[in-house]
Amino acid sequence: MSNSNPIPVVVNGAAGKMGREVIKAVSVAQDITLIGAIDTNPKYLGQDAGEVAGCEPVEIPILNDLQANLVLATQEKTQGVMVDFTHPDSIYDNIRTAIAYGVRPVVGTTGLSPDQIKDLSEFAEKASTGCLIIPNFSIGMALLQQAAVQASQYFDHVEIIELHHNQKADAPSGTAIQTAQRMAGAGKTYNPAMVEETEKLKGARGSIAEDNIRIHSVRLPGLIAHQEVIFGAPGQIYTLRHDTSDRSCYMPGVLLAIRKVTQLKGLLYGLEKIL
Ligand SMILES: NC(=O)C1=CN([C@@H]2O[C@H](COP(=O)(O)OP(=O)(O)OC[C@H]3O[C@@H](n4cnc5c(N)ncnc54)[C@H](OP(=O)(O)O)[C@@H]3O)[C@@H](O)[C@H]2O)C=CC1
Ligand SMILES: O=C(O)C1=N[C@H](C(=O)O)C[C@H](O)C1
Repeated sequence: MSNSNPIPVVVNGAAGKMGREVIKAVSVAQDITLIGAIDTNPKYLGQDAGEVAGCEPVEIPILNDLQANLVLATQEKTQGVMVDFTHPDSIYDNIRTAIAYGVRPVVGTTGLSPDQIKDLSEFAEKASTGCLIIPNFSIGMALLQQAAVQASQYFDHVEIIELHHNQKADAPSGTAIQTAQRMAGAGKTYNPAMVEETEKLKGARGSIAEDNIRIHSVRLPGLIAHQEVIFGAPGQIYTLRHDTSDRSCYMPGVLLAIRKVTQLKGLLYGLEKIL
């Protein structure tokens, strides 16, 4: 670890499933210091963020005031970072607000449209502020996507199945969309039709992402986050699968992103860009 000042971090969505994991991870990182915790859930307002996360008290109350926390982050010796795991409906505004304050966003919240990402990229560039948007912080998913990109050179037929807990607001998952984006642009349209298909029930064949890659979304209690990329060719099936069994799997990626974003002057999208 360096001797420089610790990186001040505010966590937005601090009382949520991911926010709690981030509070735990940040509270034991020597070079990162938690300075603020934000959440809109009235049940947790005023409570100690560490206690809500199930670790030692951190003497930071959870507040429903993003702007006050961003101001705090600007008053530190080192430029601050906002880690955001909130909701697809608020994420665009959260990122713009953080950048406007000169606070660097590390974003796990999914659901941004390509136009919104483009707009945020231009805004971050103009402001010369680092920003990382990472649909999946786990190393396993980064490796799965790398393998999928490699396999897509050899297979013309591929479908994605993503499976998540049933409290997830957005579908398909940000990870599945990014996986399709990474396999797209190879100069081909996947899944050329073999017969004329009829959907007897709407949605039976899933949604269609870039270059005709199909994505199917499953939502069930008992699941956390899982994804299969299934390639087919005559006489063979090649399946890539990633399973999450605990949300702690995202934390090495989140801590890496907090450290890397302080060195950036614009927006990067995807964990692979900082590995
Ligand atoms: N990039 C990655 O690796 C991962 C990304 N995610 C994504 O992160 C996001 C959050 O997931 P998860 O933690 O499971 O969700 P949760 O619903 O468990 O947590 C979100 C928390 O944020 C609160 N919240 C909602 N809106 C706001 C807002 N505008 N400002 C502040 N707080 C707000 C919620 O309050 P309330 O409950 O009252 O709504 C809740 O406490 C999702 O988009 C999910 O897809 C999840 C896992 C990994
Ligand atoms: O909501 C979740 O849980 C997850 N969301 C992200 C996504 O939409 O891809 C990442 C991971 O799949 C967990």
